[in-house]
Amino acid sequence: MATPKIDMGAPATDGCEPVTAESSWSAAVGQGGGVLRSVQIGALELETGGLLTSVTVAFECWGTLNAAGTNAVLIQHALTGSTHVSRGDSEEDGWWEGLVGPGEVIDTNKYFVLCANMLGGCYGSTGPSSIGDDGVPYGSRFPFVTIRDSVNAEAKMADRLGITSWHAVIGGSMGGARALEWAITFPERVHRCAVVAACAASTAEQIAFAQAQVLAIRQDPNFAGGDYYDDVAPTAGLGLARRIAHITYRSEAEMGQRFGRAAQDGENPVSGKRLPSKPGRSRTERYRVESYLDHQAHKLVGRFDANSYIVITEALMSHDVTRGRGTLKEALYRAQDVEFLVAAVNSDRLYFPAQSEELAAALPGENTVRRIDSPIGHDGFLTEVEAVGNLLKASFFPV
Ligand SMILES: CC(=O)SCCNC(=O)CCNC(=O)[C@H](O)C(C)(C)COP(=O)(O)OP(=O)(O)OC[C@H]1O[C@@H](n2cnc3c(N)ncnc32)[C@H](O)[C@@H]1OP(=O)(O)O
Ligand SMILES: N[C@@H](CCO)C(=O)O
Repeated sequence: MATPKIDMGAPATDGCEPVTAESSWSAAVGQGGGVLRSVQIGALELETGGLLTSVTVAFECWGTLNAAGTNAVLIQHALTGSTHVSRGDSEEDGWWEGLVGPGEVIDTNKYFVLCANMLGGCYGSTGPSSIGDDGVPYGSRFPFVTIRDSVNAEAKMADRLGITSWHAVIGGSMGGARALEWAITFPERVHRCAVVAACAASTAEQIAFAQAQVLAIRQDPNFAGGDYYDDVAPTAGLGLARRIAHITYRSEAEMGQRFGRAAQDGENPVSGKRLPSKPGRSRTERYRVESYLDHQAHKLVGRFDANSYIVITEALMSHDVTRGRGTLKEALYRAQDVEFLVAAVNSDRLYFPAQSEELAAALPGENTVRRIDSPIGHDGFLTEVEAVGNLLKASFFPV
């Protein structure tokens, strides 16, 4: 079998436009955005005691940073998201297209917007596929990182870019976990924080779903302990991980209505024949929902690195803003001067609205959970861009 081509976006050290202390990068950014840039932040000590000796943080940005460095907005991507929030000058739509730009809810005539790739990711920041000090990819040697480690790396990035504080830090799902961690770790640098479809600590069920995904990859014979970069990538394991995850991202009602028990066009899943599956497909004769999940798996395998998937998933499993900080109320009290927006998707069965209620109740001050109506489940925070925009406009970006 040929080695599948994995398009992981621009690698950390090649293809990103490097930002150095000397470059007048903010002036050069202008309005457009859509260009992957990177900063070197040096060594990073990790929460659990490890050390990354040389770390790159990749980001995209839109708008212009003001002289005081105070008009900046940080948008945090979800588990398999990239830095590409908005099309900007590029040709490819972003994952929150329409939210950021001149005259949009987050108006880049006023605000400077930035999205950084998570530490351990595969969209430009240092991750398992990056080349280590010895000239070979980290692979199995990439250390365990936490959400807090990524936030610390992002703070060093902000220092390097001259961003003293954020007008707002905004994120959905894992991006919401990162946004909340920012507000609690650096409350003096965050004025407003939006936590969408996320909670204060990963729950037992979220950890359980994550374990199945991680094991799917680790048990792929091509995983080779994580050192597969010179060989065949563990695409079957990554594809299975995505299938498991994707089911949790959608609602039972949506799947029932959309696919029901229908057969995929031209296929007959109850023919009784046991035909061998084709590469990238669960089997040859499928229900429509199987074909849909095969497609979602195929798409992720084409754009994501399996080791990064494990590293980021394990970071999300570790998410707990109370670690080392007392009770939930005590931990959140650190962010008493931060203005919060907590929002949940009404049909979310991965990050239940009740968990957002729990977070809102524990935050200092009065906080009401805002509802995003969507029949599809967790992914509603990505598909209901207008609803997310309306909430942000009302709370953080009045015209
Ligand atoms: C390249 C990057 O940088 S991506 C990074 C940014 N992305 C993210 O952050 C999130 C990752 N993306 C996602 O999670 C999802 O794609 C979402 C949530 C954004 C999309 O949700 P939706 O718009 O509801 O898409 P939906 O789940 O309906 O999937 C549509 C796809 O399924 C396909 N599909 C639908 N039914 C079937 C079927 N029976 N068999 C096969 N494929 C099917 C459609 O053809 C479509 O394919 P396409 O995406 O290749 O065009
Ligand atoms: N579809 C999203 C869901 C995770 O929140 C992603 O792939 O990042």
